[in-house]
Amino acid sequence: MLELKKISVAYKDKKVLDNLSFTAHEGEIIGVVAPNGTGKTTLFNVMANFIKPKTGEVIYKERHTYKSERAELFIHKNLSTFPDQSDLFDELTGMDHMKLYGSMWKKSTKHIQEIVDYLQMNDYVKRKVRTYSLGMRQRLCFAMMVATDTSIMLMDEVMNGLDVSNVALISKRLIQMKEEKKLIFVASHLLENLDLYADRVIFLKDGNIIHEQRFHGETEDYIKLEIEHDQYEKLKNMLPANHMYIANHILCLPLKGMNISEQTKWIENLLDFNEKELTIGPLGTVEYYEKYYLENE
Ligand SMILES: Nc1ncnc2c1ncn2[C@@H]1O[C@H](COP(=O)(O)OP(=O)(O)OP(=O)(O)O)[C@@H](O)[C@H]1O
Repeated sequence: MLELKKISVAYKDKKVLDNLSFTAHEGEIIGVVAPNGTGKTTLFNVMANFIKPKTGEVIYKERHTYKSERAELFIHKNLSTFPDQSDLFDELTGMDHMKLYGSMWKKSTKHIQEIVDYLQMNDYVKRKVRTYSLGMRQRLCFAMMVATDTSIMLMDEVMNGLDVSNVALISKRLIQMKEEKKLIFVASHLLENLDLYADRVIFLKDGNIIHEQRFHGETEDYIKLEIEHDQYEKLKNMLPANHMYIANHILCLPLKGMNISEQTKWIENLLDFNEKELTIGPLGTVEYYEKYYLENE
């Protein structure tokens, strides 16, 4: 549905995206993860054509690109971006904002009350935005995106400043929107939250995608154990060569390639060595994040 082809962006001589290619499909939620200042927002700005890349192109539905104004208009009818809290108008109500977004993209406002009910905004949606707390503004920004009902949604830091119950509410709505075949990109620092709804998470480093984590289909399972660095030093020569020791605290042994008796042997040995909790399963977004960004600290 949306293809990024060999995208490069540089600010002066600082390369932010370097020949990045990626294809995303309808009905997917794609998490975009990286430390501050890596290029997540830049990537979204390229997808929305707010920044023209130095090289490469964005292709919507296999043939529409940002090369002509007509094509840009067509893509923009189908793509919306998460509003910044600073874009909100203090003297308008939440309902005014939602109606504005609904009429601009969907050409209708009939669907808006359902969104207000779902996001539990009835108490304040008719008040002026200047009276809203940060969390209320953030919920409104999400509600405005839902009101657009576009087939592609770019959500930069959608969960910022929200409490646990609102994160849960919005996560549930994201899953519902994915079932409606929308393609949603979510850049987030709430890593565990992404594991709840993302189909894939991409990790950006040095201008490109350093890793893509998939949550469906075949996942690789690991024996995972918290272990101190000095314990690891004692053990490491006995461990299989393909083990990982992530960010100086998690030891991961891939189960792939081990038969049941080898798996049992490793589980027993590691439990003998360290009685802290041992788990078996795929690596989560937090573990990959630590592997790629905290390993050398
Ligand atoms: N207009 C600009 N001019 C110069 N440098 C810029 C500009 N916009 C972004 N940058 C730089 O590009 C890099 C990537 O910025 P970007 O905002 O895309 O990162 P990010 O991953 O979204 O960060 P955050 O998590 O803090 O939002 C940063 O080093 C930033 O300073």
